[in-house]
Amino acid sequence: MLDAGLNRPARNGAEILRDPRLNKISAFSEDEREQLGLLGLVPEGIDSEDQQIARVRMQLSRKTSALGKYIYLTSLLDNNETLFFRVLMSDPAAYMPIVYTPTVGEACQKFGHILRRPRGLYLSANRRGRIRDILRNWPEPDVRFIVVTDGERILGLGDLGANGMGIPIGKLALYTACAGVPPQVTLPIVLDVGTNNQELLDDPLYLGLRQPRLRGAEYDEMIEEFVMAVQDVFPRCCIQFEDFANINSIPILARYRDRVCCYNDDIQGTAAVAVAGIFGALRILDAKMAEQTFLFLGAGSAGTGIADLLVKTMMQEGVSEAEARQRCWFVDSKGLVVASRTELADFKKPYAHEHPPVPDFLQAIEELRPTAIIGVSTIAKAFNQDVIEAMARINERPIVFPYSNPTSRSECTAEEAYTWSDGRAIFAAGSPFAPVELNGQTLVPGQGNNVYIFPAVGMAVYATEAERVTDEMFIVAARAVAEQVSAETLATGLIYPPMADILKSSLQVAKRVADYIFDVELARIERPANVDELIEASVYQPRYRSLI
Ligand SMILES: O=C([O-])CC(=O)C(=O)O
Ligand SMILES: [Mg+2]
Repeated sequence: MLDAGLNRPARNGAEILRDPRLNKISAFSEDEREQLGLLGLVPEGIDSEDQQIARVRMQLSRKTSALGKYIYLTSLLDNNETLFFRVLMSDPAAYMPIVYTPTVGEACQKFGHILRRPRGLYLSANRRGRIRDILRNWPEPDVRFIVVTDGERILGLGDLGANGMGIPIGKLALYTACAGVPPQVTLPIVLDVGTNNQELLDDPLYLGLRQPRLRGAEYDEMIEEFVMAVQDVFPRCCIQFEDFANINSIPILARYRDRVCCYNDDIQGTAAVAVAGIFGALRILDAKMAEQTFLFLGAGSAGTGIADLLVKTMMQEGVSEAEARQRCWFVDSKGLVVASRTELADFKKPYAHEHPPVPDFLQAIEELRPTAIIGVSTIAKAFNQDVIEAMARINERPIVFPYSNPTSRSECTAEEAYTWSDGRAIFAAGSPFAPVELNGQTLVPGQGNNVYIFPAVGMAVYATEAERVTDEMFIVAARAVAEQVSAETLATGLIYPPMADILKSSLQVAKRVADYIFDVELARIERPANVDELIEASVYQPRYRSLI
């Protein structure tokens, strides 16, 4: 006998209770109780799903700290996956800040302390040469999405070593909650290559390898072994690289993007959400992309990834590449990125324009008069009062995007941006901020977070079995996100779809991206008569199924 629909040997009642994919806690029917050997193992009362959600909400409301709520919801995921996703999908705007940014950042910092039950796969440098075999330890046979990190740049919090596992877990929960990718096809992975974070190395509860980070050829060989092992063991799998440091994220993406199905969410996902935000802002301004001047604070892979996608978008609108690049400027720790600087990394060079040196961000604003500032620096409060006031003096409606995560690393808060600009800033941040009341008006800040992009692109890649993930798919996604924003929403200052509607808007985006994947013949399945129906039919429903 097989478990209903799951293609696994049937289990007895006690085993079912311990399997998060089958467990219904108090919602097993009378017949299931009788036939599966559950009698007596659960209380007499039979809950409806709504009653179970009410109980979860009540228990959650008793937790006073964000981390306590994170631990509670993670335990629920480990105990009853269906109920976890029902809860999450019932009110994404309320629960995402707990399972994702910003709380997931704190959870990663304390991951070794709060561990209950391990989740995902830990591939350590000690196990090199055996990665294929370890992937085979994963119980699900058809993994279609891996989110992998080596923990070196977790959000804006830096090197958290193996504690970075919280990020792949959180991202994959959102693939399911925000775009309906079935949880059984997802696999979170941490490549534990050591850590250079002394605090973790000194922490007796840290669970990763206690050695400095693997570098150079040994590191590259481990990445190669991992990527190739995934091709062997899970041939239809897409790999999402997440929260690697710049020194590795850029070369890894360059090495693999044309060889296997993969992408880097911090580079390409963040870029697409920024482009979507700019499209939204341009609707408010009634202006063109190529008329803007973008000034970035921070010149890492997220920043140049955004600029690269802005350039491609402007080129689609008929602007030359050279002109488009000239619209994007960067300030890093050494001041304005200009042609005369000799120490620049290759990926910054396309944006090193002819200009005298400028030592800091504020002076760069005065000299370049940007229409938009985009923060990818992880420096909290870098968009200070002088910066915002200068932007508000230069522009009627300045675009202000502090994109660094989590909230503790945001370049400014929503309240600061609105207050210092008299409510004129068009604002979006990487982490969530509450609406702000100013001069009798309610201003609604957007969350310019790649969560608007990666679940939707993921759903499209999953449903079409795409062979590759391209930049053009991200531009299609960005345009589709921007189109989801209604005129009434824009009027409140919000340039992204409301978070409460994320499932609906992600599915629209997924449909558009899937269409594009078929158009460019990157799908590994036949184009169906109706692509929208293909997406709808692929969506995971967090509902209990009969187990008998
Ligand atoms: O996880 C997030 O909130 C967005 C992201 O990828 C990052 O900041 O690294
Ligand atoms: Mg990230």
